[in-house]
Amino acid sequence: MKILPYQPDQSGLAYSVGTTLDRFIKSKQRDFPFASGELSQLLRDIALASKIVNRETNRAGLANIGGAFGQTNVQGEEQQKLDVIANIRFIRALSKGGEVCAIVSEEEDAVIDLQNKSGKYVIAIDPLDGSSNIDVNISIGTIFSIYRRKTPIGSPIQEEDIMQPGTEQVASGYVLYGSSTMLVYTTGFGVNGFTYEQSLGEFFLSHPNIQAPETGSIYSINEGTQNDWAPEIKMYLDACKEKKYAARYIGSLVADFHRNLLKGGIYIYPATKKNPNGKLRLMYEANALAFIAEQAGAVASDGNMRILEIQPKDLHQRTPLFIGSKEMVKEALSYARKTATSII
Ligand SMILES: O=P(O)(O)OC[C@H]1O[C@](O)(COP(=O)(O)O)[C@@H](O)[C@@H]1O
Ligand SMILES: [Mg+2]
Ligand SMILES: [Mg+2]
Repeated sequence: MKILPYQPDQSGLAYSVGTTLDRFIKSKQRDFPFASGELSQLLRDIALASKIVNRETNRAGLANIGGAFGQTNVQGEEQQKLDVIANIRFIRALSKGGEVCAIVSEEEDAVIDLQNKSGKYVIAIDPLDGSSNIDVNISIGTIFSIYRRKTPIGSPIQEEDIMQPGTEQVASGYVLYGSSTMLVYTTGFGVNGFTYEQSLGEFFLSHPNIQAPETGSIYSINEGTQNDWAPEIKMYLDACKEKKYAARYIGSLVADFHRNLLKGGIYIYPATKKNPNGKLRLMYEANALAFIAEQAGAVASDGNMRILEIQPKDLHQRTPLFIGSKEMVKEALSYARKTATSII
């Protein structure tokens, strides 16, 4: 009986399809001998739900799932049907997956207790980000933050399990439903991006070890609110225009963040008269992207402090957000200091 060592094919006839998300998660789990696989399973559950939501977004125009749902959420925003569908899909997948004990969702007033006696993780999620862009076929996303519960597994969910600062995240990420669908996440050991190969139903590693450029020439801000901006924001934006930076604003946080993460740039959603604490939510938008940003060498601030160090007080609390390339955010924040000293 002949036994030969495996020789990878050299013919080039069958190109390698690459590393699937599943294999990547497995390979990373091997790096942590004490890892029990629950976080890996949770990431798989998120990937599954995002495949389903991807299918729904792709056919939103056909299947009568575009448009408003006819209800408002706790933020007072009109819910889109796809907001509700994505919320149902992620909550169902996470509940069936068995790794999660509690969920904080943009679309839910209260914490959802999954009454899962073995669930170790708490997840905060923006099921559908960029809702205003759903019906006009512009990139939208999903954003998630994962924490380990603080109280014993199986015991009643406590405030301390939920109200954790971003520094306590064990993983975070986003899904971008754009010209291609991508899943980008970190577990605190770098940032990796996976592209969805629809025909195979698999995410494949396409952006290993993402590093954000230290600086860039793109700024993203809704200039329609500029009459509400503090003087330092105006001064920084004038400086950007002076330097002929490009203005790019999609109006979907995930998409604006993703572009700037890869190309270099800054996204700012400042405090405005309409939103004195900014518009974006700390627990299921800012924290997740801040963890990704920092893991890729970029930064995220509320204008005064690291987003990740903010102690949450309210499930749906908002925060101003300055996020992106290190040098650009540093410069933007320096204007606040300049105006402060000029005012004194
Ligand atoms: O229309 P505005 O005020 O510029 O706000 C746009 C921002 O609001 C959001 O749509 C808020 O997120 P949701 O769509 O999840 O509510 C962000 O994605 C986006 O960056
Ligand atoms: Mg959002
Ligand atoms: Mg949303």
